[in-house]
Amino acid sequence: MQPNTEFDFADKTSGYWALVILPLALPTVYTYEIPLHLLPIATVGSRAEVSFGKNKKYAGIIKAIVTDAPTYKTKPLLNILDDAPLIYPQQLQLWQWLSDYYMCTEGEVMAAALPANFKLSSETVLLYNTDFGDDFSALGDEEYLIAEALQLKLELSITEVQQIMDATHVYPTIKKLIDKQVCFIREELNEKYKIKKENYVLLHPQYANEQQLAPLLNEWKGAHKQMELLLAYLHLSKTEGDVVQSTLLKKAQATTAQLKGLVEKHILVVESRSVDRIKSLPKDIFIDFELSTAQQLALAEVQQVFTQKSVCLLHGVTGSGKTQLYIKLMEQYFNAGQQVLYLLPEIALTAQIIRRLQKHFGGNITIYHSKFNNQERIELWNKIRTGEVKIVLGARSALFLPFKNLGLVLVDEEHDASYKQQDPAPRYNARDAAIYYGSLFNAKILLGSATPSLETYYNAQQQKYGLVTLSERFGGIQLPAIEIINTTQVVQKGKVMISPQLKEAIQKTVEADKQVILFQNRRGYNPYIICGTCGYLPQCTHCDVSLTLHKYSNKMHCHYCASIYPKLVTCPACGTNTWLEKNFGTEKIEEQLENDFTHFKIARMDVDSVRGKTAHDNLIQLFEQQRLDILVGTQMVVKGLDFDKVGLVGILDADGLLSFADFRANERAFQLMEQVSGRAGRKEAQGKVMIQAVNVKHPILALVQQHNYEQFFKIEIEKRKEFFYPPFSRVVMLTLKHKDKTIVDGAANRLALLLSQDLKEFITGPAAPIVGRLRNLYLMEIMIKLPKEAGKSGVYRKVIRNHINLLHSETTFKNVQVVVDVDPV
Ligand SMILES: Nc1ncnc2c1ncn2[C@@H]1O[C@H](COP(=O)(O)OP(=O)(O)OP(=O)(O)O)[C@@H](O)[C@H]1O
Ligand SMILES: [Zn+2]
Repeated sequence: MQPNTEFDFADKTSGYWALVILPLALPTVYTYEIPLHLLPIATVGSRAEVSFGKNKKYAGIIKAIVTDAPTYKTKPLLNILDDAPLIYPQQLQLWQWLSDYYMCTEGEVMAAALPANFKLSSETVLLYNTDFGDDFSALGDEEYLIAEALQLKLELSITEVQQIMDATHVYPTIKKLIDKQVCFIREELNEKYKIKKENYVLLHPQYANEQQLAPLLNEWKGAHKQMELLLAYLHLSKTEGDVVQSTLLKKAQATTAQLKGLVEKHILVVESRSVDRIKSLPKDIFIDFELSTAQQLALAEVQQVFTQKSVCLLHGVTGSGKTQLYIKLMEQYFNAGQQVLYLLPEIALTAQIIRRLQKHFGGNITIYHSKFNNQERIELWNKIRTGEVKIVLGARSALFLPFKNLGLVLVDEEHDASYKQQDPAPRYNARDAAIYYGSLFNAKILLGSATPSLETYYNAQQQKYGLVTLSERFGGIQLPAIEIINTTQVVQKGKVMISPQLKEAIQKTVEADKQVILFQNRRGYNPYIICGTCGYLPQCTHCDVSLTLHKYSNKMHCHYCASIYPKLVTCPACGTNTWLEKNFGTEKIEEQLENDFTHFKIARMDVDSVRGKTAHDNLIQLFEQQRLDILVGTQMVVKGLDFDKVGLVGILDADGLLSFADFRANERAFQLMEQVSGRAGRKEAQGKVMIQAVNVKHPILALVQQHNYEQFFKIEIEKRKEFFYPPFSRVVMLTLKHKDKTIVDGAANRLALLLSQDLKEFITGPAAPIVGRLRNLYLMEIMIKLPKEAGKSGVYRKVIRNHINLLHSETTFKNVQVVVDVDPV
């Protein structure tokens, strides 16, 4: 399937060929001949400029160099763009693994893995860097030509660059211009996130703790004005959290020179920050706390596990101090000169953790973020590649960084579904990929959670992973007491669900100078029905799963086995017809609270209320500083947040959580409720949680009430086994998409038929998903539950791939998109 025959370089042949990955969804790598003059600089892991197709050019990555002459004529490499490899062999291995396991192409992985500025193609558009200025003296002749044109037109396509230079091989010149920051590559994503920079003032890490400040203040030797400025700073940081330089100078009526004085004395630090980027903090480490006895024990156990196994699960209840344990462990690997990767489910949600870690690791911590601008990403990329950067904190895309000597990977909140990328390919789970990537370095991987995923806990039970348990909260505080409140009556009245009991508890909590978090799941758009008289939830007769009302069919569907039922008129449990469709959201609740509690400060945290990352972090800081009484939110309030003063947590609608319609429904419900409960009573005194439900007898509620993860696991794993779900099988979900409903239905049936030739007993469906049409495309799903036989998964994947290709070879179905999702969450 190799393109091309038009070149003939036979006279200058070097006898070497390069296998090149192109950043496209192509099924294979392509072979190019290495011309003699490029042979000395062609290295595996470097970018090469190649032509592809009629007249397209790409910067591809050299995956391998071979001496076996291909049986067909090949095009030559046009240029080598990098002096040193951009990536290490481990990354090439990771890419290959991801493309095999998640059934996508290496080109798709490459496109996801490389920062935009490393990706050049004929479609690339260059953007002039308006900060560059007018000084072109450092530019070569050709660079000068392009820079001038860019300055005038602000953006140029590669074709335009080719015309200006009157040359076809323009990539090396473009690369130099990017290196010199004359221009960037345009990427849609970055335009949306223009990162504003601001100067922030912070305490020097040596004064991170106020006790260290007292002697300094008592024996103040500097200018009086400086002391005033410092006091103003302390005041501001207490009341506002992050302190912006301009605000501080205004408040203190001080000058930049006075501030500079304090900076020179290493009392304050000024830092130019783009939202959550940490830059010029001193590279000192301050680990100024001791682990409790239980924590010390757990740490020792983890270390013991790591002498025998590379993966360990730390199952620690909420507030047990897992983060503190990570810190100690990170310090150890850092001191041994190894790199540490700290993965978080969503970077935007965890500005708090960043602040916590920054206190201890200062400038040694680096955050990596797919939303950073191009230049920042490249800078970081290179520092990680050379090993200069030792500790990286990031969401899933940080996995693609070119680590040099990775020693430790921490996967915090390992159960979190955000570790799975949904769209586009590669649809990978960063936790699982991290385990593979880590193994290439012989690194240790610590998975942490208060509510581990069933897969992980099962692996620990099977002794594939080590298991360390921390079952008490730090400071000996009891886990919160959980009360379950029957809200049938409230529901009947069709009111926003704040029961009188909860209302009273909110009142009392805030009056006692404590705070309240109220949680409402955001899947409100997904209506479900419940009997308003007896709380009966319609369930599938074949499965232990509640049914979902579909918008299009107006019928009830089971997503477990794909059965379809007519919409119920009469409740089979009590004979009434009082069905309620429930979907009130956080906004309505906020409004209700404002009516009920006119004197309390109330805020809402969900995707609508927090546009952008700063808004979110500001809200968290306001709450941290107790300038808010009540926070109402969606999943966002669940993720690993650590507040000192939360006395009460309310889960407004447990039925909503328990009616998710797939095999992970119970797992997700348990995790969410346990996690959100875990925000209560973390410091000082035991907290209280109120869970409102109509279906108060649901067994999951009792398990949450007892904080009994082990029992939950025992029950749930049995069901998974019975119905052959993960971790006993591996799910591959195929989603077919087409704008014509009949075509997509036809294609789904056809594909299911094809697949059943080889995989009959493993197929469920086809069935329409909850949302049967998305962006004008109709959807159909086929679920395949594959057995986990060693060595067989490659065969299964090939079979699936072949049948999809067969489907596409039929004229009627050739335009039906088939999305393959391995291990969907
Ligand atoms: N050894 C310690 N010394 C001082 N403070 C500690 C210690 N251990 C825990 N804490 C404090 O207790 C609180 C809870 O700890 P942490 O946030 O690490 O818990 P966690 O296990 O990560 O909880 P979650 O799973 O709910 O996120 C934090 O404020 C933390 O600073
Ligand atoms: Zn009923």
